[in-house]
Amino acid sequence: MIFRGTDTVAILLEWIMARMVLHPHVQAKAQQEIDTLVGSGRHVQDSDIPNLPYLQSIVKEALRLHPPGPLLSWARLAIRDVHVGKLLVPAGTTAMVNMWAITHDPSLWKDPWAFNPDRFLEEDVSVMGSDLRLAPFGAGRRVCPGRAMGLATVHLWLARLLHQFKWLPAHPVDLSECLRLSLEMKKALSCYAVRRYDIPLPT
Ligand code: HEM
Repeated sequence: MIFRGTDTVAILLEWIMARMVLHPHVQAKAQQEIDTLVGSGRHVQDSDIPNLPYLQSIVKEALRLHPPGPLLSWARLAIRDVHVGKLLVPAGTTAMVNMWAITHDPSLWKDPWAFNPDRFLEEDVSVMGSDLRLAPFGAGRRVCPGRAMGLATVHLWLARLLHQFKWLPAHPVDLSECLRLSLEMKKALSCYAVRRYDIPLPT
């Protein structure tokens, strides 16, 4: 439980920050949204997140392009012959759902390789498991039990990182992937953080 809840959150944040330095106009738009709501005199709070729709769209778009758990229902074994639609899955087959392939499928997503958070402002797609085009936490009985906590953590961290700092690449960003237990960046992200506001740390 602890492992599933820490590496996924950290890995997703690293992917998002990679996108922020690769797409400075997206970063600036998110900072403008946060500045308008929060200003420069206090830190972002959890209660601000529902009022930051563009920030939420960035997280959704990162979950679509870089799902930390790309294979769902990891290694389920068919214990008897079963039909899925017209397809026969023979007993003894190990099967899993390739969510990565679904979230990059051009028949489901316009311009699937583009990082475009605006797509989720145009269409509100849930990531919680009710829409199988984008189920980065799985769906059904084995859906991730920590998804609300994971999302809340990522939203708050991202909002605070963007509010406090402007992010610039220290080295060219390499988006190569590496599938371990989660889908990680093959080469660690390295960037500069330039302070935007000097807000005292909360006591
Ligand atoms: C952004 C963060 C997270 C992502 C992307 C994520 C993703 C996933 C995915 C894809 C699965 C597998 C679903 C399946 O096999 O169909 C899963 C399972 C699981 N997750 Fe998460 N997760 C995240 C955060 C968390 C957190 C914060 C916790 C705990 C506090 C957690 C605990 C678990 C556990 C215990 C399972 C196994 C559930 C089972 O097999 O019944 N996850 N998660």
